[in-house]
Amino acid sequence: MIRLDQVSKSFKDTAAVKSVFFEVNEGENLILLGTSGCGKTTTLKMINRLIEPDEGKVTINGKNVANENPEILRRGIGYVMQNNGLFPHYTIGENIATVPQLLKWDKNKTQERTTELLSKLHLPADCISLFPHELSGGQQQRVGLARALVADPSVLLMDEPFGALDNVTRASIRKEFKALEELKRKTIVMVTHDVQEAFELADRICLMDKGEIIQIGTPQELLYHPINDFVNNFMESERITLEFKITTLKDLWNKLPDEQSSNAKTVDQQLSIWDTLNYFRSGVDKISFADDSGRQKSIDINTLNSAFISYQNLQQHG
Ligand SMILES: Nc1ncnc2c1ncn2[C@@H]1O[C@H](COP(=O)(O)OP(=O)(O)OP(=O)(O)O)[C@@H](O)[C@H]1O
Repeated sequence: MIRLDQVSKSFKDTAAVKSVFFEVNEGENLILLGTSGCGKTTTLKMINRLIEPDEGKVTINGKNVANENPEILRRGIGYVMQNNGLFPHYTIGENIATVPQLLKWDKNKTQERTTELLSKLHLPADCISLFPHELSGGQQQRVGLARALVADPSVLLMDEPFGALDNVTRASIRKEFKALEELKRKTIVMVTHDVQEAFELADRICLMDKGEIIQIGTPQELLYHPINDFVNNFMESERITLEFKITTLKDLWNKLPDEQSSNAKTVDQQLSIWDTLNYFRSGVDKISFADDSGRQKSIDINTLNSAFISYQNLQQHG
């Protein structure tokens, strides 16, 4: 577990982070969200001591990071930098092997782990001998992730990991990121200024403004129970898309009629309403899914719409 206890940092006259407190549970993905300059990166870098706090305490699994050797601390924490941060004159293989070298892994172990990660991250095996500039932006981003994951750290810090990519590549890498088994058991703190990204990937979101935490909660809590106008306004222009993205067919189960159809496309109950609508848009007429006990329901776009409106009302008004 990561815990930041009343942590503050100023740069000369700029109070970048003011008395921030939060906890990230094991296996949780906390996303620091906010406009440029609100203190997200400074907060992240205080976790692995790339920046030292002026006040407050950061602990990881109960250990105060201030008492650890910073180099050894960082070897045990995966870190994906803004704009991938690859060494331009190192090959992809050498970039990924940075931490294994510090850990004195033998060549075979490093080679095996690198090959495994390249495959998991959908990178061509022969890119190992290429240099970063010979890869696309999306591929470089994946190498940055491979480098952070190579020693299988339990904590992963990510600073705008998809920041430099175009919207289409960004959306598809996000999907892969979400599906990556290797990331599911890690404790992740990730920085983004992209609201959609935060809502798609976060277990909880920490919304910041001017160095302070304004609200911290699940995507549902921020969307349906914003604590003030700032939170509400932050999401307002994208509200409907966000609602479609964070609601799943499973959430709507009780609102859907007990109908079944034999010629429906079968999907998983965890499919978001956004993705379900994309099926309807692509010409599918009926969709069928099962709950945890295997009971099936089939829906068309009209039953989906009515169920969604009824679910939305319940979230807003209780
Ligand atoms: N090394 C530094 N020296 C002086 N001021 C700094 C330094 N690092 C950050 N700041 C200031 O601290 C504030 C918070 O910066 P920080 O990088 O943490 O914000 P951010 O939310 O991550 O922004 P962005 O999304 O643009 O990266 C900003 O006003 C920034 O200008």
